[in-house]
Amino acid sequence: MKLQLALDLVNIPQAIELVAEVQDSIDIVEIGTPIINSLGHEAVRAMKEAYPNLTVLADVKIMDAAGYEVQQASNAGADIVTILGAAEDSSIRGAVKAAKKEGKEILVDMIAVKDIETRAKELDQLGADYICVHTGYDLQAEGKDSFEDLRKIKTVVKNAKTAIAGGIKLETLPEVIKVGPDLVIVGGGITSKEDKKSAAQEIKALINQG
Ligand SMILES: O=C([C@H](O)CO)[C@H](O)[C@H](O)COP(=O)(O)O
Repeated sequence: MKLQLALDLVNIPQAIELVAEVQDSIDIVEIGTPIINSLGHEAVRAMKEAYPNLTVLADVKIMDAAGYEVQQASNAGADIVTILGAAEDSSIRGAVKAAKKEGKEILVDMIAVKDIETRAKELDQLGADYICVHTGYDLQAEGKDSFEDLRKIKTVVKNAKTAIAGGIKLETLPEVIKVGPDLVIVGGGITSKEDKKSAAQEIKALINQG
């Protein structure tokens, strides 16, 4: 089980400084959608330049023009690029093809997908590298989580790795670990803490035990 740190509400220097504190505990660093929307792929480029040995995920949440978008993120240094599970099959195929050509991976974000099992099965067949259940900020604010969705996709996904994101913190991690995703994505559970290094270490230790 790997740990991905999601960076959403920081600027580029803050993101680079934050990773310096926690890099020993994380496997993947995500440049989050809010950062990319405001600062563009420059944030991805700067992170990869600062940490060439760290796997960088660009959370571009692609919905269309997938081959082109994956290429752009890959050119900036992304190792993993995200597309929405709600995108057309032809977009998913385009993303997978472009990523394969560059030796990169695709993470499909299931945010807002209603029939999660059917779509996860399809995405698995379409060649997704990761299928990620995700409770976004707006539903987190309503007290929702993705634990049940993770259980559901684990029963149907045969080829892809499974992942979970959205409001995960040390306190809720044991429930996640029980279900056994390949990747756990944590943002605020680390970045909102005073001592980010210790928070990341504690989360990583729990994951390693699981
Ligand atoms: O993808 C995310 C969200 O949609 C904002 O772009 C977050 O990176 C993801 O939810 C993980 O962050 P936390 O919920 O703070 O753990």
